[in-house]
Amino acid sequence: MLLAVDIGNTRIKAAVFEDTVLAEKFVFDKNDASVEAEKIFQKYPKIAHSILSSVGKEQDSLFLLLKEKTKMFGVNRDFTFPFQNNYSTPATLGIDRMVLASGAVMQFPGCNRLIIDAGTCVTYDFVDSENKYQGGAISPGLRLRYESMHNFTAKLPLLYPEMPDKFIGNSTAASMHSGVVNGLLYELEGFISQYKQQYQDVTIILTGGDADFLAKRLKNTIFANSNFLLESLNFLYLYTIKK
Ligand SMILES: Nc1ncnc2c1ncn2[C@@H]1O[C@H](COP(=O)(O)OP(=O)(O)OP(=O)(O)O)[C@@H](O)[C@H]1O
Ligand SMILES: CC(C)(CO)[C@@H](O)C(=O)NCCC(=O)O
Ligand SMILES: [K+]
Repeated sequence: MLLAVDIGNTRIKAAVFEDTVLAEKFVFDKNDASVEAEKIFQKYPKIAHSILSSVGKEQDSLFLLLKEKTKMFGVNRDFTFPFQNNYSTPATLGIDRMVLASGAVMQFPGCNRLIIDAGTCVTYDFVDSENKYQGGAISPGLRLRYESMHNFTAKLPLLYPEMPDKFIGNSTAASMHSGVVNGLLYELEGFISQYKQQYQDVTIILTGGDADFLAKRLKNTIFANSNFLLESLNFLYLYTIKK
């Protein structure tokens, strides 16, 4: 059994895998990391291996625990990823984006892929059919948009994401929901259309904490899978590390 751990900018996501099957997924706060991980090991004593990727912030206690309990593999920049990296600043490319690109290459061979991760930030990553990683875009995530508007104005309240029923917001709340949610949906549709125009056949994968919420309203055909990063870690372990 494998424990895959994704340390994001806000939360930690972990999943227990038995070969290619995801047995259970866990989401927890960074402050509870080692306590929650201990619970996972109690529930699944057969976990012998782990794979971890982090957007950068250190999680020393979790790291030590994984090292103590499992044969741990930490994904870092020196790893031989299954794509050619054409980013002009590869040293600053997020590890999470590299894991997502790897997962897309392994799960969707031979096609152009656009991976969209709607998390703290929304990232767009494009890997062409020759497995060349080209780059993409980074924009503020859903929650970040609400929080920024509240934090950087005098009058705007802090709201939680709500699907607007109207396009024309007729109150402060309705205007903010329309601006944030419809705004992000237009952004997604706009990017997707542009990639499709340029590359015709593009497989689109939507993941991250807001994937399910956003997928409901997207017109384009996409694969929505909020576990895509964890599954990509499992694929990396199964097909590039284990063998
Ligand atoms: N308890 C929660 N805490 C934070 N975000 C939440 C929570 N529940 C739902 N979300 C939604 O999930 C989004 C964040 O996604 P996710 O959990 O993938 O981010 P993350 O942990 O920072 O990971 P990453 O850094 O990879 O984006 C937010 O925009 C928010 O709308
Ligand atoms: C963009 C985020 C914050 C998304 O999690 C992360 O991938 C990151 O810190 N990236 C570094 C910058 C870059 O990818 O070019
Ligand atoms: K993200």
